[in-house]
Amino acid sequence: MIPIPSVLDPELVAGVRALVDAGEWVDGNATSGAQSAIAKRNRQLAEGSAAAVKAGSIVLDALGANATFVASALPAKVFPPLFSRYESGEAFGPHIDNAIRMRRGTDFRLRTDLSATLFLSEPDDYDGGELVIDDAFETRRVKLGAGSLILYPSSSVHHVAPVTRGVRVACVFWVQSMVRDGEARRHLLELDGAVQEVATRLGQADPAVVRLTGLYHNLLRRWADV
Ligand SMILES: O=C(O)CCC(=O)C(=O)O
Ligand SMILES: [Fe+2]
Repeated sequence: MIPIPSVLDPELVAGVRALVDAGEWVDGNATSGAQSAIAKRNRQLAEGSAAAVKAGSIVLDALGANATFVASALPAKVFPPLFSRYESGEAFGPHIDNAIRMRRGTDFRLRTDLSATLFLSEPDDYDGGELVIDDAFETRRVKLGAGSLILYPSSSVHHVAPVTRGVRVACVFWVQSMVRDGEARRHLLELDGAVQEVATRLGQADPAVVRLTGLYHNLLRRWADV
């Protein structure tokens, strides 16, 4: 589970909010499978609408430019971001996300390795609305500042707690990683961080740094599907 702060700066958050707030909101179950339709009570920006496409592309650009996102997710594909809105007691009960997401009317399909929530409301703007994620060892209640992102394994049970005051606007999306195995992805992220730290101290041209960088790429070559 990886929090990534300030994926969008305040100006971009304001830009995205202006777009989505003026958009067309529909029942969140428009895109749900049978099981999550029972659990899900929220509204969603109409998929494929001009506002959703425009705001989504701002988010996708920011993700592509975010070194932490790229290093930790090793994304192969990102599902076009959805925008959701919870207010007046709305919530999303416990569920595991569908393994495969498809876009209606296209041949786009993606295996969900990672799920992501990009918060678009400030925590003070609403009560409740935490994203609650059951990990193997603990339960985490996540509520981040506007513009910040949480990445978590799509295999985990999670829910959105009822919003009891104010409005929670968020952007959610899914990532198919080039490295399907979460453990392998964690090793690569750890190695990447360590190599960069050593490179800062010794310089990129240091022979040990060259070997370690090579090792990173050789492991990635072994584990990645593109
Ligand atoms: O809004 C969130 O934080 C998560 C929503 C969610 O779990 C989903 O759309 O599957
Ligand atoms: Fe979910």
